[in-house]
Amino acid sequence: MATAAASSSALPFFPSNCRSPDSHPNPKSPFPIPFHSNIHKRVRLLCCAASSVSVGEDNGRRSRRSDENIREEAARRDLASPVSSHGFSAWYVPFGASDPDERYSLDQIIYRSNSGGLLDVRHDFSALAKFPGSYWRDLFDSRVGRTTWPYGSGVWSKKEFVLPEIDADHIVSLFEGNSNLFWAERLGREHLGGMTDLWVKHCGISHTGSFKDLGMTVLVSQVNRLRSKPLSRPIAGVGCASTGDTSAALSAYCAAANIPAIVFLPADRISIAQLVQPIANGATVLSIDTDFDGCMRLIREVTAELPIYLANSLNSLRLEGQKTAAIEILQQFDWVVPDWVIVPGGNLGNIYAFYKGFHMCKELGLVDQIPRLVCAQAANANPLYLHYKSGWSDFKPVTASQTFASAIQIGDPVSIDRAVHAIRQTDGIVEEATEEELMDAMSLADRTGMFACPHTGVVLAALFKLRETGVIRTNDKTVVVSTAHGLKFTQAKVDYHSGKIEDMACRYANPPVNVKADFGSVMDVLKKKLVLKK
Ligand SMILES: Cc1ncc(COP(=O)(O)O)c(C=O)c1O
Ligand SMILES: N[C@@H](CCOP(=O)(O)O)C(=O)O
Repeated sequence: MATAAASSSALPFFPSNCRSPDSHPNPKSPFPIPFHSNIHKRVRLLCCAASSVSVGEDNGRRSRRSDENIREEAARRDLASPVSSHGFSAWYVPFGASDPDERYSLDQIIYRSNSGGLLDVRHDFSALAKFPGSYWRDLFDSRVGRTTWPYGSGVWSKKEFVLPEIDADHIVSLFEGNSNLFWAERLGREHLGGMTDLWVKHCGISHTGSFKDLGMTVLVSQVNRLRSKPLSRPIAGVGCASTGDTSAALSAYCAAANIPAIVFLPADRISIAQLVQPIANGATVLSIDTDFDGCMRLIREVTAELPIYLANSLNSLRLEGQKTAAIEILQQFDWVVPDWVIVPGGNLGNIYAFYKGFHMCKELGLVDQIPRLVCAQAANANPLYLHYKSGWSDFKPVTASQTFASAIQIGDPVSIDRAVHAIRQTDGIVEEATEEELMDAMSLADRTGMFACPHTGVVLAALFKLRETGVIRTNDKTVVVSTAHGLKFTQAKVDYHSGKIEDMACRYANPPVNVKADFGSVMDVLKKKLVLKK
């Protein structure tokens, strides 16, 4: 890890007038002020965050010029900022190539390498590593919980690690990210053998109800940059194939930026809540009589013919945004690294995004290790699991069968190579969950105060198995990644609680009780319930 070679005046974001009241400048330190104590550090961070983002100061409070909005304020600040002189940059390389000659600007419209393989976004680590890990930690922490454009977003608060070169003015953000990291106290204690350090990262409690917002803000921002002056690329719209969440996120971000969105959906295979999202946001919605893999093949053919930019995670830009969820978890734990992170897998971009976020933080000295990753799949759509079980011998796509975890009903994942890399590099594990296991796990979690989606059920079912076999231990710090909001999948819950799913015991079903509208009948029901509880 390179240490900070820069002088204090060269630090891009902490202005030199930013000092805690009783700090003494240290001539040897690369920082404007010494870190005497946590309190001083916090004072300094708050002060820096405010003064680095505004011109007018009023007793330490930020004030924006009355004639500008937050985007204009950011543009003015960008012009005055020395950040560009630090030369942070990123570009595409073929995925897996260690020192490639082949590289492409992010302003090129390209999804595959020369040999037809996946691409990856590579950052200039030597430029980023001129600043120590503590600098990046403090900078990212200083931006949390603000409305400063674009740092109010959990993604763009890490802009230098995401798309360092984009102008704040081109960013299309709905202040995504900064999602809750929920301590699953009762679930851990009562149902997972007394687990004390179990957490759920609620990526689905977000603007469009899934983690896809994190990647879509990056992709649509880059499209906005490409379509704007001076590049003025003739991109007519942005398109994706989807099992319901990518399409919702794409449609919302495109609507916010006034860019046409086109979504290919497998007919009758996504929830009503998901279907209505792109319709409401004004996207062109094609309901196609095939499965997700069929839609994916079609969108790839169409984007090769028409000037439609591809928004699926085959496009590695998406993963740059999604990886910030990993950085956010570290941040929320005060930069303590969890032992395990469990992620549901479908098209398999997200598991790699998590790996990438953790890996980047380790390489740049923000943390000194990375967690072990578990990818959990539905048994009805389990190509990665089968590949893992075969000892990573030849990968074979499968035809995915129907699953309640409908957003991961994918048999031929585009990011298979990325996922294998993520699992192997982290000494990771792949697990699977049957329909009954995932629905029971989801419903049990709901009984402890969550409202989980079936994909979170897949992850929780994997956790149950790994606890039973003792692979995950009682005190292991474990994060379950919840990828969508449960309200998108109410039909699955209604089916379960009606107890009418074929071949499923629905152990935790809790159907409503129909009662006559008289006091005696109501009392009878309540007394029975109370007696049963004794
Ligand atoms: C809710 C939900 N969870 C999990 C996934 C799986 O993510 P990935 O496709 O990146 O593996 C998806 C989409 O595929 C999803 O929509
Ligand atoms: N679950 C996804 C499937 C497509 O995945 P992507 O990450 O490649 O866009 C969806 O919601 O469409």
